[in-house]
Amino acid sequence: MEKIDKIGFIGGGNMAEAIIKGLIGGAFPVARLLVAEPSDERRRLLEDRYGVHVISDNRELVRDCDLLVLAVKPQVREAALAGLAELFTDDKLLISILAGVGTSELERLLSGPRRIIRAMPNTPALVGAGATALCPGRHARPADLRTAQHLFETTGIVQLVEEGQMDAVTGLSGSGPAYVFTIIEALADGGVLQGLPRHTALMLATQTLLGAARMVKESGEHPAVLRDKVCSPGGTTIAAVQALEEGGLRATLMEAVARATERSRELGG
Ligand SMILES: NC(=O)c1ccc[n+]([C@@H]2O[C@H](COP(=O)([O-])OP(=O)(O)OC[C@H]3O[C@@H](n4cnc5c(N)ncnc54)[C@H](O)[C@@H]3O)[C@@H](O)[C@H]2O)c1
Ligand code: PRO
Repeated sequence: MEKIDKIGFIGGGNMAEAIIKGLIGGAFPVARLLVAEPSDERRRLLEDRYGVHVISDNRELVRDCDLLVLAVKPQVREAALAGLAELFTDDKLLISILAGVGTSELERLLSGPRRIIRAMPNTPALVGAGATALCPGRHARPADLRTAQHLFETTGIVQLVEEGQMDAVTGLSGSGPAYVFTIIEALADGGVLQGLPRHTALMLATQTLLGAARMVKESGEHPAVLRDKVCSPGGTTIAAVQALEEGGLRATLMEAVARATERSRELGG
């Protein structure tokens, strides 16, 4: 990161915002960040909230920056990269966060070998609790992967994977926050159904998820071992676990990851 002068974001949407917030929180100078974003509303929001300079011209952005983060929807990749190929000279590194889109497709759109790192972050980056997987493209240098690692470590944890595993990462941690939000909401609904006030139920459900996740991470114990410690023989929890098994929670979550993985493959075309 020390060698990076300026980071430019092609697209200033939700995920770009989460990374920008992480970088600023990690003491990366906001004056060395630049965003190219076509929406006036998003431009204003990013400028007002983070003091980051936002422009509307992707070509100007690529000219100005040595590290570019491609953060548009996969479906608009062609339009977003149109006219940029000749600007991606050897001194530029591209980090793509696009779901499904492989580094060879990005090279095709940029008309040849380019230094590319593919990343799959997730929105908890906004609160410094992100999970990002990275893989290098064929022409990335070892230092490029380290640069990407440092960048995403400002937003949470980083795992290195093979490019062939990126769709599965998307299905698990990329899309995963949405599954967890649904689980939190459903648990809170369960509490409300049993008579708890809505706010109390939501607070208890959220902290239960957070606490259980921290226990898995900090104890290093298998989740099944930790679950067994909650299940008293003949007690309340094992009765609930029976309901979870009857409802197919485990199979449903595995199928959710499979569907998102498949959709990621489709988006890559
Ligand atoms: N949101 C997530 O949870 C998440 C997680 C991991 C990866 N991703 C990936 O991140 C990318 C962005 O997702 P998002 O949720 O931030 O989407 P988003 O719609 O919030 O952001 C995309 C932004 O790109 C802008 N844009 C559209 N056309 C453009 C162009 N030609 N040039 C420059 N900017 C343009 C849009 O105005 C928008 O602000 C996607 O490829 C997605 O697969 C998203
Ligand atoms: N959000 C993006 C999507 O839903 C990619 C991972 C998370 O396509």
